[in-house]
Amino acid sequence: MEDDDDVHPSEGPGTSDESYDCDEGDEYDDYYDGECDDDDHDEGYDEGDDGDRRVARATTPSTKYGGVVVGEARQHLFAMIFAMIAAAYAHSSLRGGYATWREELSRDWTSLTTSLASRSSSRSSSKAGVGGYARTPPSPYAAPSMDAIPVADRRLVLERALGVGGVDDDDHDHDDGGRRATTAATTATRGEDFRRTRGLIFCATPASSSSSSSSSGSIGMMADDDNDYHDDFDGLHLTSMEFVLPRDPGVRVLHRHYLADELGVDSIVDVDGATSDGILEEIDDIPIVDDDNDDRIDDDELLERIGSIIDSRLPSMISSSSSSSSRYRYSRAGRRQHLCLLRQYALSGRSGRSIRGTTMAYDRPHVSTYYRVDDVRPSSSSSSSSSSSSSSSSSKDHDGGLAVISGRVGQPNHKVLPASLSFTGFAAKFINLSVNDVDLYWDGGRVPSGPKAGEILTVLVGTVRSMESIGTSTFPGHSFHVTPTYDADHVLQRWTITGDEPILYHDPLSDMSAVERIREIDRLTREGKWTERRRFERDAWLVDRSFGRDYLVKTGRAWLANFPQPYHSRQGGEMGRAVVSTTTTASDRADDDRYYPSEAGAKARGGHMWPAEYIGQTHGVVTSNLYYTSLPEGLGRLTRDDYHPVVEEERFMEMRKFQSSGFKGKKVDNDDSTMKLTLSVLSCAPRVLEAKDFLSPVEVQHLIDLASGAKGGVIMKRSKVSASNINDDENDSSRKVTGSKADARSSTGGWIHREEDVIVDTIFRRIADLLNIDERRMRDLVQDFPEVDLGEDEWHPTHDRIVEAMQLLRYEPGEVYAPHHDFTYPSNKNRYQPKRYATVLLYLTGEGDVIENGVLRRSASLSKNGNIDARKEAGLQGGGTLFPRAITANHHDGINVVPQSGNAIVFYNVLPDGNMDDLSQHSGEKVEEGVKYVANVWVWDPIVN
Ligand SMILES: O=C(O)CCC(=O)C(=O)O
Ligand SMILES: [Fe+2]
Repeated sequence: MEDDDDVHPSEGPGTSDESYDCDEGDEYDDYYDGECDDDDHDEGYDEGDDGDRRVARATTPSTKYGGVVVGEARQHLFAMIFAMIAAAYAHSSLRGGYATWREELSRDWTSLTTSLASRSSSRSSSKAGVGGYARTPPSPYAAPSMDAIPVADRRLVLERALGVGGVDDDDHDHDDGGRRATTAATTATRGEDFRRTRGLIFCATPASSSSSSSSSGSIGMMADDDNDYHDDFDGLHLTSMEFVLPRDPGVRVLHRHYLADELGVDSIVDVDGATSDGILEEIDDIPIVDDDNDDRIDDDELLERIGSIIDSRLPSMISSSSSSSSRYRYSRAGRRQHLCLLRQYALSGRSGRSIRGTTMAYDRPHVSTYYRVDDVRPSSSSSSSSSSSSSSSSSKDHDGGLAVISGRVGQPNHKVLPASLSFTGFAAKFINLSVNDVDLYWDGGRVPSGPKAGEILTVLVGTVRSMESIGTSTFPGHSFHVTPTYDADHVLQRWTITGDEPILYHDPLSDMSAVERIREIDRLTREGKWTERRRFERDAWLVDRSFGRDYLVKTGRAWLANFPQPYHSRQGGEMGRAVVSTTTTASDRADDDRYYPSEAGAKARGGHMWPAEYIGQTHGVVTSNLYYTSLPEGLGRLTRDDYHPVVEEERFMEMRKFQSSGFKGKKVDNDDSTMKLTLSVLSCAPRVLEAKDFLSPVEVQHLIDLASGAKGGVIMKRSKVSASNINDDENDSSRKVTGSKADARSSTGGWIHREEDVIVDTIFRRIADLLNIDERRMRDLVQDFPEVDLGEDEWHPTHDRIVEAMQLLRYEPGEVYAPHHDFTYPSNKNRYQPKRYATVLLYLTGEGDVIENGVLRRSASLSKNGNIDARKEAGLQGGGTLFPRAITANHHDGINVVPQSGNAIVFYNVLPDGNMDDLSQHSGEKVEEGVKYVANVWVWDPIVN
């Protein structure tokens, strides 16, 4: 065996000064950064990579492992094997760390090669072909029938139906005298819902300034007075957070964000730079001293002058910077904040260099609050809470922990400490501040054995486009480097990862002095090689970096999202009402009131998030999407017409014949038309909740049949890592992590849309109920809009709807899914910052279960009637879903959810403040024996298109 030192090649340059330790002066200097570049990068900037290019890139490492003359297929196979090993290193959660893993690796070399060979051949026979992506297949056409509605009005109608509208609220000045077209109104409405600058306050509003000072920590002060949604943040542990940005580039970028929001355009780069910049210059020209009386202009006077500049400039800015003046929509609240921002800009020019603002950050509750006093049982009690059961290991994580906790509910007991975790991995984000695209490689160490033993593996993580980012899971000590995309041998920069610096910048000009940088950028600008657009894109990252520093200081967490960004949980603010069903004390659990009808008007518009205040907390859900207890004959795929409300109702009644509110004599409701589901909290940080018996045995078997090919339809392929392979958003290069790291995931998988199968459709509806979101948001919305060109087989999960197709996964013995995050990194240019915010994981096979001739036999039935020889048919062992970073008072290894057939878990990949939750990292642990089937459903927020 190699020793671990070999895993990390020598540390490269630029590892230490790229991240948080840059002072304001640096930021200011960075504003003028650029890079000499003859290519016109702005050409085709929005084109995005096409899939073919990515596929080609993903296979390029094969040349690195050449040397032996082999046929192309075999060469590719070698590449795959090495990439797999390397990626498995990179993402390995394996408890014993490298040493164990490498030991296993060399032991398993032969079987690995064999299994890859067979996979490779089966994959190459599939349509996607070698190197193809397991991207979600295009959706069958299915959406509410809107034929009768004029195309221009459809989106509006739909949004109104879905409750994302609100165009008629009177908080907005409609200065264009009614010229607003319907589509413009809709765009603006969507913009209002998802404006990136929402939640940013630069000046206290009149209403709030009287009640609290700027640093009081009160959420109330966050409200701008055209809404009062902040009440809904109660219980989300969001507290106000001040941030400080350098005057430049901060204000310019924020100014643009405001304008983009006001204009309803998708990105700050759509706001014409020249026109919006002029306003800052005019502000700079406001004299410090009044000409008439030599007095210093006071703030009010300054504000007034800025206001008149805005008033005189804005209409022309807007008409010149958007395609149609009908998009003009400048809200009073927006204008006020814009004014404040500009005022800060003007003041900072006189008195300092920073811009001060306020936003919200999630304050993670103390670990001692994760346990309820009234849950503490005498130690003789083996079951500690309602969520414990003999079949779920979650119980093991609860008991014991409770006993050590004392203190009042909601009052942190700081003597209780979080157990230190054995797992050290985390998410890292690489940001490319160069005007050139770069390729990011992981230096994977030496191959431990096999034909290439001793060779250093270099694994392409992906192409990081100029002014974009890429994310990956990593460990301290891992080494990465970037190269130009056209020359893999030219290392531009190398990093060795430490937990202190998870956000890494590739900035070619970071070594220059401030003066040099300014000169350089001036020169580039003069020569026309550096565009306004690039500058703003770069500045946007610098603003993000500034904010990220403050966020880190305030919260102790890395800022993995992009600032500014809309607070998605604002939509979850609806939860303020939904949460009535949550238990507060143990005795409340007996109270049926905690269940509420899912049809009740409190359906979140999106992004609802169940509280996870303490382990064992429960939330009740009532659903009318009952269990299937038998299957209808001849299930067809649904068509768009099947979603017409009348047809839908008919189908609903028809399906009732095959459904029940319980199974095997176990009724879960007295009412035959609804049934109850209970979500119980397994982990507070990250938020993981479990719903037992979410699926009936008939449904489980049906999904297994789909996954095993018994019913056709689902093509199972070797699984690929991460959403980046699925979400080929042309404008979102950040999602384009290539397939080369896919091999940390050795399961086989396939996709099924809800429209393809009536049972699956019902399961999606039930999932919507479980998440307290509107099922209609999970339908394909976009395909009703012919103006949206989806291309041949494009599939934009966040653009079409907030849910991806269901992903069915099958693991055989030895197969794993190494620790990873389900979230993805949206482009910094994406105004909506869509996120895969929730994961619903359905367990089809459970511990001890056997699949015999394709039929699931649950371990319970095995032991009851001994007619199956459990020794011949090894039941499922291992394969838990491990959250290795779950914070508890007493478990070093996080929380392991043991599969149990029919159960579901829900976990949130983002925090209530919209940042990614790094702690949501999880793995599919190694299957020791038997077969593990699971199904994933990923839910996004917000819907964008
Ligand atoms: O198999 C599991 O338990 C986890 C699967 C998973 O995390 C994923 O597919 O993203
Ligand atoms: Fe996952």
